[in-house]
Amino acid sequence: RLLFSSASSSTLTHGEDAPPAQSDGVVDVNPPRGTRDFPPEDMRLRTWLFDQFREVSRLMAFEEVDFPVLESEALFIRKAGEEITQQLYNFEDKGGRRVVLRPEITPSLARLVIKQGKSVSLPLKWFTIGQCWRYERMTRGRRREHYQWNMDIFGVPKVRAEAELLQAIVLFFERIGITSTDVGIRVSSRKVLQAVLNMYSVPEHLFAAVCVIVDKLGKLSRDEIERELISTGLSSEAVQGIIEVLSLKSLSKLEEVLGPQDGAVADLKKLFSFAEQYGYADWICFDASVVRGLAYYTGIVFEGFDREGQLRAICGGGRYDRLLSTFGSEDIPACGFGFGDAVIVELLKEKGLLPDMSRQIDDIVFPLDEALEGPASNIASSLRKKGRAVDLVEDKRLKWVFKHAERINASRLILVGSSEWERGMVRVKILSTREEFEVKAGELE
Ligand SMILES: OCc1cccc(Br)n1
Repeated sequence: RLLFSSASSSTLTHGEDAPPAQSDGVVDVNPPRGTRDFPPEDMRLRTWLFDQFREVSRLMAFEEVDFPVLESEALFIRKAGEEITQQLYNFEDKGGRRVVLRPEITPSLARLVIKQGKSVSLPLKWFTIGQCWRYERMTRGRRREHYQWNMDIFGVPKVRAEAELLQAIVLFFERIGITSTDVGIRVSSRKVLQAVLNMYSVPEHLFAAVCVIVDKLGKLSRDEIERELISTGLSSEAVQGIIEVLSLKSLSKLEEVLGPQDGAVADLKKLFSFAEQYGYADWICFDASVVRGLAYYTGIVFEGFDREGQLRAICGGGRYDRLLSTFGSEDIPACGFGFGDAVIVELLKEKGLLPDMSRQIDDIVFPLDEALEGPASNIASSLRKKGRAVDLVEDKRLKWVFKHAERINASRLILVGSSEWERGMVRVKILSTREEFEVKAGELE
């Protein structure tokens, strides 16, 4: 009796022991809208990707941390009009608490730093890989969840932190075969925008909202951006001044506009000189239009992009020196980035850089008849205790076993047959060379 359907709707028989029925008595086996399952092959790719994230975090001497996916809604209530806070996957739990499936991880990191308080010594370098959520009307059919690698440094006020984070990103790209001809990292500072707003005496409280609007440059039309800026209360002179400065792509031009004493200019010059020393200068470029869309950035911001311009931002981050005070705590200078699991896979596919994701097993152990299932268990167990990955197969025809061995790329096939077993032996087949020989069962390595 078929109890499930992967089709979105079909009427099938269902019995008394059926799972809780949906409308037509059938459980939809697809995952909830906007979410993904990870069957083995997809999970192998994800595990490979996360292993690269972890290895770079280790090389950079970051410590792993983790948080609940469920957070208090209060952590994400911000008034700057960000897309991320307008698409909160939020609800009220059975205790009447307002909670969310987190849309990002930085606020959780900040919460833990505050909670740890004096018991942690600065600087802190923490990383995590976690699922993030948004509730977007499926009109655009975009996903509602993704996994994000987050690397954050707390307690380093100077651009050393940004330089370290950029090295982490470049190390990651290089590890997976992406080069600086495939990808670049646009770098700027929100202090550029701050300087322009000061020139036009735009009140400080509009800063975050202006950043969120300006981040849409390239996604919305220039007219749309100007309209949104005007409606925020900016004068048309201020709007023109913003658009003019943010179109700069040369640091020396920026210095001409803002002067050599300007904080943004000094930070960026320092960062670009560090880049030469780290050896990743050809990966980064100054682009004043980079502001990133999160309200809390206060300084250097950056985003990885594919130079062919076909994909959305690959990763992004920046400095957020005043996030902790929005949670009522003393501020600690901080800087971090998020790196999603989706765009990078699209890029790897495009560049033909997806790694081989086929299975690999050391040994298949196969009893040639039922009476030998006991000895086969003993052999599989002792091999596993020696660190061999063993697939114990039974109730199959030998022909199937050979096919299976090929399918899962087994190195050896260990056949437990009665004539050999009577002499305390088993037959070993090396699948790469077709070599075949007998071995004392107790001496199998
Ligand atoms: O990057 C924005 C975002 C946040 C949560 C989930 C997804 Br999918 N995307």
